[in-house]
Amino acid sequence: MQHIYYEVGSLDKKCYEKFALTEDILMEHAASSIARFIEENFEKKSSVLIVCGPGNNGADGLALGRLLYKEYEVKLYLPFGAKSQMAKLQKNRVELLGLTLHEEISESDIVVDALFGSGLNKDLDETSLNIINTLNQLNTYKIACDIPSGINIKGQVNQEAFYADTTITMGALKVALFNDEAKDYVGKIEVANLGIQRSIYEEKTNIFLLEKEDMNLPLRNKKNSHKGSFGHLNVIAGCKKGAGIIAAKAAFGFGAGLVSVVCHEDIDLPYHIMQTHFLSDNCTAIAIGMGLGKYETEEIKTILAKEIPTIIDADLFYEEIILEKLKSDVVLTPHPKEFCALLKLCEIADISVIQLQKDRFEYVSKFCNKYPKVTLLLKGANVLIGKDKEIYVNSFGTSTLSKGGSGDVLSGLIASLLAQSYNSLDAAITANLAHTLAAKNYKKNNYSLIPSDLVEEVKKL
Ligand SMILES: NC(=O)C1=CN([C@@H]2O[C@H](COP(=O)(O)OP(=O)(O)OC[C@H]3O[C@@H](n4cnc5c(N)ncnc54)[C@H](OP(=O)(O)O)[C@@H]3O)[C@@H](O)[C@H]2O)[C@@H](O)CC1
Ligand SMILES: [K+]
Repeated sequence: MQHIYYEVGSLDKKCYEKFALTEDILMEHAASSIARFIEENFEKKSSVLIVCGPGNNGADGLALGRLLYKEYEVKLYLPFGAKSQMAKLQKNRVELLGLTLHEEISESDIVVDALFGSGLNKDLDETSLNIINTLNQLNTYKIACDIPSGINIKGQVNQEAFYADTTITMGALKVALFNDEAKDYVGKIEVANLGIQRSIYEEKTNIFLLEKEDMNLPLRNKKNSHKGSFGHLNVIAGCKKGAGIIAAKAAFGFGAGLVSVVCHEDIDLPYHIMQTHFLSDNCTAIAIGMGLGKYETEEIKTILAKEIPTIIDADLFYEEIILEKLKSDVVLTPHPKEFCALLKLCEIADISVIQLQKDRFEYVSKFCNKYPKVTLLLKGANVLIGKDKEIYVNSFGTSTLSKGGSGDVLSGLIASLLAQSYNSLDAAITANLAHTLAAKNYKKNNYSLIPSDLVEEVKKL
């Protein structure tokens, strides 16, 4: 997994104070990394429009122009002139080279957005907004320097932002790039080394970007085993029984030795899934909440009181009876609307989904600080998995998954791993990676996935 930071100013400061690097050196590396990307991906003589803002993001752009000059057709556009000291220095350098500044935006093979970076500190004025809208309409390859202009350091897009094909971010990964609102704008993300290796530049953090290698599938290594070796999951089915059945099927496909659906009425189940009216004696994990609807409160209380690994989803996030369970090691998988209800129930915040989506990291932190034993998986374009002080980000999410039933598959996958004795955090991480990577591997068009397709893809991982 890779490290993610709320800000990198303190890491830059370390470079100056501890390693005697200067701002100029860091900036030269920032610009060189974009130059290298262009040289590796585009033919010489291609035209490169670089839109430079008044601060150091613009200064990066000016330095890039200097590096590409002569080999590429460089068009520098500085709509606000150069205001920061570094921007003035870089502007002087390009002028000494004989590079002339352009007065307007024109079609080019590549556009580099170096308008605003980490210094975006207010709403975009009309001029900036017009520039960003015009750039977005160009039919060219788009590169954002550090962060697409219009996205603030929290990852919020309050008006509009630059739609990048690639973002080359300076020094280290930032939270701003992984808020859901930023997802459509950042494109592919690359990290530029600023003069020392990333492992030296970076410090300890408690936010991590998950990678495929972090997925620890429940592959069976022991030859001497039997079905009981892989646990017995009980899925509690409520009024919308389909949800529980989807979860049960996914859990079975992900390695649980036995799966039973707990339901009072007789239901049609595949032959390999059992039905029971009450919790099984040898139950090793419980999945509850999906499609539950109105269920007998006392019965839910009894189930939740069991000291058996449990995943809670959906309807239960609206019910006070789960509050006691939050003091224990349990997995919760709310989508944003359910998480807002939960935050209210827990008296942490009374906010709308829109407010939550603007500050997903903050509310996950608040919740996990209050309930450090809980593993919280907040669904979204980038899933956040929080446990105590740590947050893990899964950026493999795709709109292919935006369907009824996808969440039930995820609950089933997590529950399956809980039944197979994974700890809560490992179960949430591996199941969520499996869920998103399976969706990514699905070959048909991105609107057609149904839960059984997803389970089939999980089986092929
Ligand atoms: N630190 C380092 O060592 C390194 C830093 N590096 C680079 O520096 C970047 C950060 O530079 P930065 O701090 O100068 O901020 P930046 O993003 O250029 O914006 C500030 C300017 O924009 C203006 N402005 C802001 N919002 C606005 C708005 N809505 N509408 C209009 N104007 C607005 C703001 O105006 P002011 O607030 O002064 O009125 C100010 O003039 C960082 O992203 C990375 O690319 C790399 O080279 C690596 C080494
Ligand atoms: K930018």
